[in-house]
Amino acid sequence: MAGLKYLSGFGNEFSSEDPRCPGALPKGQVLNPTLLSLQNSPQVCPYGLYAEQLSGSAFTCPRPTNKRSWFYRILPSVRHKPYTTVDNGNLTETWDEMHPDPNQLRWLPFTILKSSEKKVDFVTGLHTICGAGDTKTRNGISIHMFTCNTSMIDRCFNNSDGDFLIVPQQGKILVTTEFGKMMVEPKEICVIQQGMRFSVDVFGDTRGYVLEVYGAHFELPDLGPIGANGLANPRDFLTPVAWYEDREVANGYTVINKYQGKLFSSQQDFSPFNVVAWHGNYTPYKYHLSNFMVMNCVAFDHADPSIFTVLTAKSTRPGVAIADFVIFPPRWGVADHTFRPPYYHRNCMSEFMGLIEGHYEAKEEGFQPGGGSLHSMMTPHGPDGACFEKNSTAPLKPERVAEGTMAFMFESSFSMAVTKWGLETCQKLDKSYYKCWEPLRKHFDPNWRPSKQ
Ligand SMILES: O=C(O)Cc1cc(O)ccc1O
Ligand SMILES: [Fe+2]
Repeated sequence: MAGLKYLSGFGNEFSSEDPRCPGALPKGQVLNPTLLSLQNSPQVCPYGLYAEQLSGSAFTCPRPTNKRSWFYRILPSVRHKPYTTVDNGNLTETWDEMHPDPNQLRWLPFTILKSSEKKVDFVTGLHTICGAGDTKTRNGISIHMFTCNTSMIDRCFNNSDGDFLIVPQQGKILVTTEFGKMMVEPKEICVIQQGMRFSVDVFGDTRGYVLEVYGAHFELPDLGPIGANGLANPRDFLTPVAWYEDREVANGYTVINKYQGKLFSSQQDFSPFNVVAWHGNYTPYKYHLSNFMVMNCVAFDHADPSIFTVLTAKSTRPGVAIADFVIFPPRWGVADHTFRPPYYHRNCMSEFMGLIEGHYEAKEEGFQPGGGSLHSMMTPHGPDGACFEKNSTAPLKPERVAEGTMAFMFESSFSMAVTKWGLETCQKLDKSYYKCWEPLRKHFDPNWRPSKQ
C-alpha cells in the first residue's frame, strides 16, 4: 500500500494523531497559554473519545524498561461479549506431546495450502514447531510457522501471552494494528508486542516464521566496544502512524485472544481499529534487514554469530538471552588463513534457523527458503561435507559471502521441545539430514610436520 507513513526510532516516546482529527491528543490546562501542556486522562477527551492505557511493563518498572501507550478511541476495548474457547488448530504450548529428540532436525519448506483447497488466514495458519517454558510463569518461547492464503476479515488477533517477532518469508503482509498500518515484506521483520491487537492482510500464498517470547520484550543488543553506532541502528525501526476506522460491524467483529496458550474468541459490533490518536513508547514496529550494519572479522578467524544480533530478549541472567534474533546478511569475507564458514560446534543454547531467500553458507544444498532447522542444546552441528572440502582449499581472496541470501537464527537459552506437528503432522522433516555430514572424512596424518619457512 503506497503512501503508508511511519515514525522512526526504537522505543521512543511517540505521539500520533490521525490527520482527520487534529488535536485528538488531549491538552492539559495551563495558566500560560503559550506553554503546551499534555494530559492523559481528561474529564472529557477531544472529539468525545475514550482514553485507554495499554501497559507493556509493570507500572513500577525502572524508567529504561517502563512501557505503556495511551489510546484515544471511539469505543473502549472492554465493550465486547465474553470470551469463549475456540479450536487451537496447530498452535500449542504443550511441550510434552512427544518424546524429546536431540537429533539435528531439518524441515523442507512448509506447505502453503492453496486458497481453492482451504482458506487459511494468519491465525488459523499458525503452526507451533517447538518451544519451552510457560506462559503462566511468564518465562519461555515458542517458534511458529505461519502459512496462509487469505486476509483476516472482521477478525483480529491479540496475544496475551507474549511478543511476536514476525519474519515474512514469502508474500508481503499488511498488518493493521491499533496504532496504524504497516506493510511488511520479506527481508523486513515486525514486532507486535503483548496485547496489541492486529489483523493481517495477505496478497497471495504467504509464509513466514514467528518467534514468540513470554515475559520479556525485544531490545537492541548492547554494543560494548563497537561504540555508539552499528548493527541495527535505532532510527531504522519504524512505527505506524495513527489510523482509525469508525466501522460498525452488524454481523460481529471477532477478537481472537491467545491466553495461556489457548485461543478464545469474543464478539463486538465495531472495528477495534478505532484509535484516532495515541502516544507512548509501547508500540508495534518494523525493520528492514538490509539496514543492518554488519560487523565482522577483517583479520583472521571466525567471529561468533552474536555479532549479527538484530534484537534480543534478555533473561535475568547477565548476557543470557531468552531469545536472540540473529541474521546472516550479505557481506564481505576477507579473513586470512581462516576456515571462513561457521565452525563445528556444540552449544549450550538452542539454535533454530530459517531461510528467507538464497542459500546458507554452511549448507549450500538441502536447507531451503521456507524450511527450517533445529540444532538443540549440545547437539553437534556445522558445515556439511561439501562445504568443508570446498572451503578448506578455497583461495582466500576477498569475496562476497551470502550474496542474494538471508538466513536467520532464533537462538535461545531454553531447551526446546518439538511439537507433534513439527515431528510428524507437517510431514516436512528431512529424515536424511544427518547424511550431509557423512562425507566428512579423516584428514589426520600423524607424519605431518610444521613446514619450515
Ligand atoms: O550453526 C549455525 O549455522 C549458526 C552459526 C553460525 C556461525 O557463523 C557460528 C556459529 C553458529 O552457531
Ligand atoms: Fe550453530
